[in-house]
Amino acid sequence: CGNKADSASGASAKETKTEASAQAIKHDGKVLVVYYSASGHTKNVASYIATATKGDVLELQPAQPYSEADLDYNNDTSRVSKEHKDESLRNVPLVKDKVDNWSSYDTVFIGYPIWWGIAAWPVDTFVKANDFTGKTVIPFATSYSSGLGESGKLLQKMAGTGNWLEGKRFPSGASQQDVQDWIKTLGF
Ligand SMILES: Cc1cc2nc3c(=O)[nH]c(=O)nc-3n(C[C@H](O)[C@H](O)[C@H](O)COP(=O)(O)O)c2cc1C
Repeated sequence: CGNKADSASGASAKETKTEASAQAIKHDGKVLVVYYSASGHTKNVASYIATATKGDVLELQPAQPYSEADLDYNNDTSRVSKEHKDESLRNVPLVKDKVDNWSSYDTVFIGYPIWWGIAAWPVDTFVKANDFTGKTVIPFATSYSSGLGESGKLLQKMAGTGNWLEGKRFPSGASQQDVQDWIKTLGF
């Protein structure tokens, strides 16, 4: 019985949050979907969001792209494993970390794969390089099984500006319908 009450109040708290999120978004404003994707899953979700919001898209590209060997997290000496072990190696320069007409965007979706429970660090470079003042920022991620965890909050800290919402994690193979359903809850 107690459990039932708990889950009921949990559901209503969630609804309240979604409403608050929807209210924080300027729905007649311009949307940018910026993302990093190592193997295409986050890219798919990003394109579904862009379609559903009529947003513009920017794909973040590391100046030195990650090869398949670089991404091998089972190998202790791979690039990602070394970067994971030593935070000072995670400053990944991007081909482009600035956006044309940045000031024109009201809402910025920021997408990434989850790496070891946090945002894949190529997005850190973008987040640190831009001023989010006056913008609503909505993180999204794909992962094998991990949730969004602290990833959004850590990025928010790095940015230091912007109105960051809770965001959403999708499974790697999320469908367009799943993504559309979420975008609808944000009032688009
Ligand atoms: C270096 C690395 C670390 C990962 N760490 C996690 C993790 O901690 N939890 C998880 O569920 N998936 C993890 N994954 C799986 C990816 O998050 C998942 O495959 C994601 O959808 C990949 O997105 P992408 O195709 O856009 O790169 C990891 C993948 C890589 C390459």
